[in-house]
Amino acid sequence: MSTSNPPGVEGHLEEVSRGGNSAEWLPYSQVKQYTNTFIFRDHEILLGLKKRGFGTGKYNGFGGKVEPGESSLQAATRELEEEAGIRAALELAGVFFFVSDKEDKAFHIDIYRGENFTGLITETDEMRPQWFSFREAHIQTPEQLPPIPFHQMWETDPYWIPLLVNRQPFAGRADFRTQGGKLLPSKWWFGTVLP
Ligand SMILES: Nc1[nH]c(=O)nc2c1ncn2[C@H]1C[C@H](O)[C@@H](COP(=O)(O)OP(=O)(O)OP(=O)(O)O)O1
Repeated sequence: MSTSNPPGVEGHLEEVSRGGNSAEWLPYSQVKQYTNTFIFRDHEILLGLKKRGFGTGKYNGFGGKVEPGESSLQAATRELEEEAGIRAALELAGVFFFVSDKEDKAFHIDIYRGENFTGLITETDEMRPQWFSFREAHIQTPEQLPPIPFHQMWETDPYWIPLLVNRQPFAGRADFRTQGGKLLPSKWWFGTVLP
């Protein structure tokens, strides 16, 4: 068990994965509060293809900045409606701390999960929503939706999305550095929350 949380990550955590080619965590001078929300039904997860801004062309949850005067949960609820057109009761599922060498602010991202949404899932200027299956490969049926497109997501998402899917509270951090003109993960650590 590891007790050495990365800087910026709090809680009593048990290490699940770590890696990267960098020895040091990146420095940062301020922390911005963000949210990221994933909706579930049966063995399916709703992701959005980001159509503009940072991360264009990647699948992700729905979220963004916590605005002044808003709680994190209020921001998550608002962003879900703005980006996917739906409302749902949300619960905090984990925390993800993101740092890159492109800017000196770190992103503290509260990860939410929800089910039983209301409203019609709607494509917006920012996101194209799409359902994916996380059912085990051996019980896949021909009419089933495609699996979670990890090859088209942020590179370290495969370390924590399974924890989200399995309802294991988690926290972790990923640093990204510009390497050969591309922003690539340089160091990461993820853990589950111990009772
Ligand atoms: N699933 C994810 N995996 C990852 O590694 N980094 C992520 C991530 N989701 C978001 N990030 C990082 C990248 C990005 O710089 C930052 C904020 O992400 P967002 O896509 O929410 O930002 P936006 O610029 O769209 O915010 P708004 O303009 O407020 O909607 O957090």
